Amino acid sequence: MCGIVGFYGPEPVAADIVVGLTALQHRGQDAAGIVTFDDTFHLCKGNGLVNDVFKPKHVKKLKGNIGIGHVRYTTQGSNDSELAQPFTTSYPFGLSMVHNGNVINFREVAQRLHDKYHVLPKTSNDLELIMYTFASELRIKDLDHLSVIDIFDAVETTQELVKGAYATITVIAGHGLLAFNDPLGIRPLVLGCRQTPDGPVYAFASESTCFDYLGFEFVKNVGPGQAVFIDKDLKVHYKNPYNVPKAFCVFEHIYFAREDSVIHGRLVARERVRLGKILARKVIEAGLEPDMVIDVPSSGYFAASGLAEAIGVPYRRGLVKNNHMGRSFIVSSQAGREDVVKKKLNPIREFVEGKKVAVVDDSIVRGTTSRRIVRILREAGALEVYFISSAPPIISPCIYGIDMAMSTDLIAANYTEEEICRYIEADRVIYQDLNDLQDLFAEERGHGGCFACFSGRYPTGDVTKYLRHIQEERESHRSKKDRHQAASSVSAKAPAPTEH
Ligand SMILES: O=P(O)(O)OC[C@H]1O[C@H](OP(=O)(O)OP(=O)(O)O)[C@H](O)[C@@H]1O
Ligand SMILES: NC(=O)CC[C@H](N)C(=O)O
Ligand SMILES: [Mg+2]
Repeated sequence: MCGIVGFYGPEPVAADIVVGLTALQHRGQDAAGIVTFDDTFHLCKGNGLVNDVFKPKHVKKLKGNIGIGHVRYTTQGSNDSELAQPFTTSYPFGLSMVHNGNVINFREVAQRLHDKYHVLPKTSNDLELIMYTFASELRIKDLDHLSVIDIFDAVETTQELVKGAYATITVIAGHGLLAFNDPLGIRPLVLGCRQTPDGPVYAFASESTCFDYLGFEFVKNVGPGQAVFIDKDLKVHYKNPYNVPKAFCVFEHIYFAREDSVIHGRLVARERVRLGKILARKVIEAGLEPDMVIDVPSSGYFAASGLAEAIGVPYRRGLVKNNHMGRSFIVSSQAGREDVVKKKLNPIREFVEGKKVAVVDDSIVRGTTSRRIVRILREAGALEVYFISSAPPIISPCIYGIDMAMSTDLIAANYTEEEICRYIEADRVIYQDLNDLQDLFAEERGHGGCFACFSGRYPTGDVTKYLRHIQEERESHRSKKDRHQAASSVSAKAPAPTEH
């Protein structure tokens, strides 16, 4: 799940891009990149966090009043710095693009580019496939008299040809800034505006939290199949398809997005509190009577507070997070994820000792975090540990931009709840009910959700062959160590009957 931003206005944009990307750091920790344009493209990208990649001397060189930025969480291709986004191509006009998501028919798109347009992408990052498809469709227009209709027409053909999830932002050199979303609007993208004495500055961003930092007003969501183009005169043009099906990724609300972002009219923090509150029914039905509710920082907090409120049990912060550690789940190797989890969280013995503790996390994906948490809580003297997930069991791979493409990695795809409970050594595991989750994200605001990782029903139709292609692609980029670990992890997780 990457983070993307794009700015266009009367003043230099590089500093704003850096602030925007910093606010989106939670969406990608592998690499970061910025492209600006004045009379040529200026590019700075590399592996690492925003603070590591962009030093003041780099930002100084990123000249221009238009630009885009990206933080990467790899879901296609390798982690090499060459694959960091943005990518640029010089024809037509000079295009530079960033995207968040994952192209699922990447083999077909690459074949078509080769056969029809004789294009060979430089890397295996799926962004190049979107960019060259768009570029190829644009270059058949009358380039001497390029109109907004031509641009939207090229977008529409790109949306027909490229399947999967993609929220994109593109600089079209000398013409303007373009954003478009995949036909189902799987990934979030918002448009904002800040007034200056010299005129408006427009910005696109994955999440609205960027606008809070930069003093922008929210203008609109870039929804399913939509495109927005800001032209040279800073005039905004919209392409709005009607009656399109929608499938926004619900996992954004559960884990990915920041709590202070508003996505499709819903504040993420509030939805997480609601997720916690509706878990109360299952906790009560299970006959659990915890002495306290604690969260797994960071993303478990709001659900934990909601659950505590609903069952009338005190909430405490029972685990402290080392603020210098990033997110564990989006680290690209299992060894790396385990290392982060180990260094990240520490229990407060005095709070949990002798207590029956309900510990709430947003999700159990591979089981890396939950297993460690239960263990350290017991070592800190907890009497009983109930592990509660505000997401339902994740039983199917995500092919739309979350790096969980292998069902062998997903603990709930391979084991029952009792087996998982034994594996993580908890006294009880409780998952959110899928029906409850679906009710919460029902179409009340005119937006359906993608629940594929919980239900196995993929909104882009029959994906059988794409699932295979994506698994093969991910497998080819795993390190030897990780392949070995993945192969042994399935059998290692097979839990022997244990007593507590
Ligand atoms: O079952 P697992 O494979 O361990 O994955 C799930 C865990 O990973 C995430 O935490 P992460 O550390 O990425 O981020 P956070 O600080 O936002 O909670 C998520 O919040 C869960 O804690
Ligand atoms: N998570 C994402 O959005 C990843 C974008 C793209 N597939 C990449 O790997 O760079
Ligand atoms: Mg977490």
